[in-house]
Amino acid sequence: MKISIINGPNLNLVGVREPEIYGHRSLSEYLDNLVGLYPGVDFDLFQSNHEGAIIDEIQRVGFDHDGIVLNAGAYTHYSIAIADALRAVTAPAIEVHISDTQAREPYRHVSMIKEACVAVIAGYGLDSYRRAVDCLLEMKNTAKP
Ligand SMILES: O=C1C[C@@](O)(C(=O)O)C[C@@H](O)[C@@H]1O
Repeated sequence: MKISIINGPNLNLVGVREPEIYGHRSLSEYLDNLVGLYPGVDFDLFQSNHEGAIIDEIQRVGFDHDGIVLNAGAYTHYSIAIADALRAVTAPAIEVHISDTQAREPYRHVSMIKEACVAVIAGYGLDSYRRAVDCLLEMKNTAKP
């Protein structure tokens, strides 16, 4: 089982950035701990502040991995190109957010990528990532042979 966790712009600053929204724990520290909880899963962790680099990564892993956990950050709200990349590949993707985007500014209520994803998990803090991994594992276990 191979899962790719892809993070978009400014997520490298979680822990420092707006802690009242995103918390005080660094995302890289959280994810390093998360991967240790799933010894049977082969994880790829990727973060970029650049749209094209995120698309390149989706294309790189998207035909080979069993699932993608994607927090596209602000690109979520306007990147048709990332949505198209998700539609182009075969791996199912889960859209993830640390904050509850539906409870924030109206421009964050829009997701260009949600229709290219099998699920959206938002508002559970960093635990949104674990829930997304569990969701992919459950989907894999219940998939028809
Ligand atoms: O950068 C981010 C982080 C975010 O994706 C989240 O994880 O809550 C929500 C986005 O609206 C925002 O631009």
